[in-house]
Amino acid sequence: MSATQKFSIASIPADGVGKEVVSAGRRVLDAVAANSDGKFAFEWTEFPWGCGYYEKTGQMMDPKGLDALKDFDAIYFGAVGWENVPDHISLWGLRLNITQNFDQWANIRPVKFLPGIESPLRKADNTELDWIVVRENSEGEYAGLGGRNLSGRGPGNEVALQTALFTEKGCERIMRFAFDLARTRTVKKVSSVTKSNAQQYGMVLWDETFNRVALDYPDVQTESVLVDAMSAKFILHPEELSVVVASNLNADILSDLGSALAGSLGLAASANLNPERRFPSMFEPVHGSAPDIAGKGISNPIGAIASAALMLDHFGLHEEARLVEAAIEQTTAAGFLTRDVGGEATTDDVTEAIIKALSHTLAAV
Ligand SMILES: NC(=O)c1ccc[n+]([C@@H]2O[C@H](COP(=O)([O-])OP(=O)(O)OC[C@H]3O[C@@H](n4cnc5c(N)ncnc54)[C@H](O)[C@@H]3O)[C@@H](O)[C@H]2O)c1
Ligand SMILES: O=C(O)C[C@@H](O)C(=O)O
Ligand SMILES: [K+]
Ligand SMILES: [Mn+2]
Repeated sequence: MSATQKFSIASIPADGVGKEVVSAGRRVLDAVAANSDGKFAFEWTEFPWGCGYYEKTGQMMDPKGLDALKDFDAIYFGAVGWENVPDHISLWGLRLNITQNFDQWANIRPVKFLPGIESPLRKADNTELDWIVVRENSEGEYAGLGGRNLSGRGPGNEVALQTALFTEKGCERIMRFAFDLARTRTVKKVSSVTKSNAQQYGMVLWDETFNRVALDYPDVQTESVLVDAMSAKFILHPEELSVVVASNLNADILSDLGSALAGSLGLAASANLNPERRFPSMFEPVHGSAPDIAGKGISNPIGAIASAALMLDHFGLHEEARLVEAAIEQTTAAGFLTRDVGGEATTDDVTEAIIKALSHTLAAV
């Protein structure tokens, strides 16, 4: 037998339901490895960073944490944010610290409709819906440029600047990524999300870059849609979507809308990719720490487990990734549903059902 291929994974459950869903995803991945006949194994290292760590140390992660992470094959992330730390400190201290320093510039967020889960969209009952939001993940509205109280004026007269940064290179790489992704899909189409009617500098550069890159992909259909109209289109004409490329903030908003349309924020997966593979990529559910349901064992693990499937793809384990997705579908179709999607199952019930479905399909391979 050939040697076991080892994949090293850094897990960062962080806060709230992040802990519950990362533990669920780890169990699923360990089941995949256990059934691989010694072909591959996952070596996990867990990092205790997040708002609890901040409570003890005053930092969201170890100041040398990026160094500790840089040689892993991937990072598996839960969610960051708790009431003891202002959200902008926790987000910049952990998630954005990693995505930006590891140049994870492409964030893919599939919108998937699962059998047995009711969508608020009536259309979802009789139309095949399936699209992917491609989020520019390194600049735009998340450039982190700006400041407070610039004029030295006192209370009541404060001024804040929050400047978006759009570079031609940043726009071009995410657009090429979106077009390349569209070429792998049945419907070869890229919809660009813009706001260039109001944002006359950054978003005009975004549009011009989109139009220029599109010339290299004559086989891919294109459209450019203003973000306000796109939010309506998600609801009224989702069947026209395949790949949707958007700036950091626009895509953040649209991806929560997409998850909600599929039935719950707990369902959506994401991959923060450094396509050059100079740094590890990071896989996490789209949702946050969900303080309203954290600690009760009722969070939906599907977004995190589907993110683990994206990690398998990243490792080149495509067949296994498809099997995990099929196991998720079998489980929802069989009615194992957490409360957010209308059921009564716990996080553990759903995870176990997925592992059971997986062991049947893996045994059949
Ligand atoms: N990538 C991240 O780590 C990330 C993403 C979004 C929000 N946040 C942070 O999370 C905290 C809470 O933010 P929020 O309330 O706006 O968003 P949220 O995604 O945590 O929750 C929004 C709603 O969705 C529900 N929900 C989320 N995940 C679920 C799951 N797995 N199962 C069932 N229901 C689920 C929640 O119960 C809540 O009602 C904030 O601190 C925010 O900054 C972090
Ligand atoms: O926008 C962010 O970075 C935080 C969160 O809303 C996310 O979607 O990852
Ligand atoms: K998350
Ligand atoms: Mn978000």
